[in-house]
Amino acid sequence: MSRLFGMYGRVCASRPWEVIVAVITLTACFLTMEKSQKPVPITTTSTCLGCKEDHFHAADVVVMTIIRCLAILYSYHQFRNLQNLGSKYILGIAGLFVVFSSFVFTSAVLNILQIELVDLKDALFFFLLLIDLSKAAKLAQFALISSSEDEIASCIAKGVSILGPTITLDTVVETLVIGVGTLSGVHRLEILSYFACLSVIVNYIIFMTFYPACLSLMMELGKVSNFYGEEKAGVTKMLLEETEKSNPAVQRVKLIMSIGLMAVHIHSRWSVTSGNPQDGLNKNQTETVDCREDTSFYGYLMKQFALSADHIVILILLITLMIKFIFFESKDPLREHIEPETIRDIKRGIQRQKRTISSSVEVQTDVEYNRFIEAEYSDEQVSDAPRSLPDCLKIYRADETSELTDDEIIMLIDTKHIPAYNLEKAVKNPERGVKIRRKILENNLKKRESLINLPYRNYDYSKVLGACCENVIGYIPVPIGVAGPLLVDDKKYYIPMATTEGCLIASTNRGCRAIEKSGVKSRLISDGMTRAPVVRFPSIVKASDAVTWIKDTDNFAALKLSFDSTSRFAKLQKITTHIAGRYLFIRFVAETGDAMGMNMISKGTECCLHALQRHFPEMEILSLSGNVCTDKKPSAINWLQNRGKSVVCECIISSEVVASVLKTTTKALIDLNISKNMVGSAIAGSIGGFNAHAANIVTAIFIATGQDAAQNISSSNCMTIMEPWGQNGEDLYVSCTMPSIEIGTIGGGTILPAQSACLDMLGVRGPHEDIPGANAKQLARIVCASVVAGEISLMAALASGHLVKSHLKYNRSYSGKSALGLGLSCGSVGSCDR
Ligand SMILES: CC(C)(COP(=O)([O-])OP(=O)([O-])OC[C@H]1O[C@@H](n2cnc3c(N)ncnc32)[C@H](O)[C@@H]1OP(=O)([O-])[O-])[C@@H](O)C(=O)NCCC(=O)NCCSC(=O)C[C@@](C)(O)CC(=O)[O-]
Ligand SMILES: NC(=O)C1=CN([C@@H]2O[C@H](COP(=O)(O)OP(=O)(O)OC[C@H]3O[C@@H](n4cnc5c(N)ncnc54)[C@H](OP(=O)(O)O)[C@@H]3O)[C@@H](O)[C@H]2O)C=CC1
Repeated sequence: MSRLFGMYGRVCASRPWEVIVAVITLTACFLTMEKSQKPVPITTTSTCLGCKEDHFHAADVVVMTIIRCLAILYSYHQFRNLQNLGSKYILGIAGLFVVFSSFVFTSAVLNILQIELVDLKDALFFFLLLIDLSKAAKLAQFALISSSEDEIASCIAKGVSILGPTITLDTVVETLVIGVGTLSGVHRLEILSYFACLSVIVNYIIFMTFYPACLSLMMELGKVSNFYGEEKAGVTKMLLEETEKSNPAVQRVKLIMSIGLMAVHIHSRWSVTSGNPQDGLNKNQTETVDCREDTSFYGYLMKQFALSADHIVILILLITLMIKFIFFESKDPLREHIEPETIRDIKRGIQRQKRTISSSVEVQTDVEYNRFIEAEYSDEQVSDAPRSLPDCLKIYRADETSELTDDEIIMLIDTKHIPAYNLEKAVKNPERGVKIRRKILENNLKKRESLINLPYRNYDYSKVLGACCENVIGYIPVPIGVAGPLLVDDKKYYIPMATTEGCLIASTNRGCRAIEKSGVKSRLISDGMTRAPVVRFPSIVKASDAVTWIKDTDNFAALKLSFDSTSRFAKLQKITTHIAGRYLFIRFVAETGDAMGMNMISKGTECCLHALQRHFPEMEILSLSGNVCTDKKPSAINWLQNRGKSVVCECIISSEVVASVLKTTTKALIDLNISKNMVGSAIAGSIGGFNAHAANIVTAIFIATGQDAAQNISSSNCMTIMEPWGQNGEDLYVSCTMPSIEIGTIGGGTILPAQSACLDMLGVRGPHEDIPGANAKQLARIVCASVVAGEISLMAALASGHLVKSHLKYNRSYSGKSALGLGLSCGSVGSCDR
């Protein structure tokens, strides 16, 4: 049912002009229709036979007074609800719509029926009772949720699909219930009930046709995003979805009620019709009443009294409600009525929507948006003065930090009762902790608004704390792209790369394309993380004794036993020793399963050092890391003796592909590789840098997959070799040798959701199910193969002289257009265009 309404809503919203024109044309036709006979006036009074003046009936007055009071109360309630939904636009749209539809369209229908509404005085109160402003407002809110023109129809369709079934059932029930009024026997009530039924049905038709179309048009004409900011659509979206899901029990009751009422109607109408076929609306309209007994003095008094009481009651009610609405209603009922949890959810919704709308060109700047979010939806509690320090401490110690305001928490931090870096734990809400830390930081910054563009919401800090970061103030969104498919050992991979260097992914992608047919072959040569503590002995004799002791097979076995006991996966492979005077550097090498392994190996090494110290009590442990490891620093040892995964990859590219995809020749590439990657790097005294840009690819994949980014230093060690291939030597053979890729698929940043999603893309997330270490090894091979792709493409760009042109296009688009337009040619006197 809901889907049906949804489809219908989409049709109305996506063809607004057609629907509006059709409805207006029909209405105009109805209004101007030639009347075949003189219209019969509906009057809310009836003609008195005896006195020739408006007939007065006490029962009518009482009933009508009650209806008027109810109508006023109901309208009051409606306005309060609208205030809760909260916006002048919504109120305006809904109000206009209701007035328009209720009066204009109902009048049009009355015109077709050739009925003239002479006295709308009482009908007005019925209108008030029939109007449901909130439904119109809610549909408007759905429309306002749309962040781009494309979304308008979908949002309205969603609104119609949610509201449609409820409104349809409500209309049926309303018509039937009001229809009971036509059987009441109270003359004025009967006439108005007929009128009201008609109005309800007309309202329904307009709500389902004209209104969605109008909304759609308004949104399109009014530029979606402008509405968005003002309407806080995110808030309403969440509310709507929560509140509009129809309660099945209520729906069932309504259905049963409708059937019952239908039975009542059929029964009474059948009996009325069979009794007197003249009865009906027209009969009621022309009914005359003999009221001669009312001409008595008592009757006259009653009439005067009842009329004035009628007015007095309504007046008092109106004044009371106005005073209450203006002076005593809460100014921020939205907050009052929604649980803090819901507000938080709503805010998350806003952030999600913000991400969606940030793609829209029309949307306000990020700074403006963030200001809006900060100002409107900050978790700031009431701006009451903070409680006293002892009171706050009492609450804090009672473990009820959620009761404390941000300012009170800051007071506890300032007075050293809470360490600032422990905020998340103290408030037991990581996001709130981060938010408070930002506040403290902002107070200490020269430019307080510096943090506005640094996001912090909607991040799973539970995975960060105690694992990836301290003193957290948010997160940095880094764009991530994909290169590929890359064929590695006959399997296709799509490579996630997080980078801000335009052109890098385009280049790697071109490399992947160049090796698409032949693919890359990869082999893992060795796997072993290293840690090398520095220890000191009293003399070189003692130091060399230690070297001899460690080299002994049995002693190594004993050390390995200690080391291996510290982890299920870290397994000591070998120990190399490096002596320097009385200093000894002991390099532990261990496999660490699927983890990069620095924590694991450090733990095992520490255990071994303690075992060693038992044999050499004079040994002084200077540091667990003596830089011979070598971690996160350029060094020859990793290049020569490997660290982490040592991988080698090769591929062959045909001369045709070199020409068509890489726009160069094999000869030019080989020539460049020798001059640049070999000779050039040798002249520079490079260690492990015999490549064009391995670090680019390594770092982008490292960031995407949650590796320790600082380990790009050794991990990017690479020698790229290019050779001629094939019979004529016109095809290209390329290999990359990377001896120290420090990488893992478990531990560190790999556990964060976005990063593990990237690992998932490559099919290597987490620990390998059967062979510990297999995932990390595979990831290392993928990295090396991606480096091959990157190397080929950049070398080709350099060989063909395309580097600057391509970077201005992809890396500097803001000025690239003009630069490219000028062709980057050198001026006639030798100067280059800017
Ligand atoms: C962890 C600490 C700081 C503890 O240090 P601690 O002295 O035990 O901590 P404390 O509780 O006594 O607090 C002292 C101060 O530390 C700060 N502090 C204390 N805890 C926190 C926290 N949670 N968040 C933020 N700040 C903290 C804070 O400023 C605090 O002062 P307070 O504000 O309380 O007056 C210390 O043991 C330490 O610095 N460890 C070294 C860890 C490190 O540097 N890791 C880097 C990675 S290792 C690596 O990647 C490279 C490597 C090692 O392989 C390179 C190589 O080969 O050498
Ligand atoms: N301490 C240091 O000196 C340095 C630390 N780092 C940081 O260390 C972190 C990485 O350390 P790392 O040791 O890799 O990771 P972890 O510290 O997260 O250790 C890996 C954990 O995963 C468990 N595990 C489960 N399944 C497997 C599996 N299949 N293979 C391997 N381990 C498995 C290990 O079990 P078990 O407990 O049985 O071993 C271990 O507890 C990063 O955050 C990095 O930045 C970086 C450089 C230096």
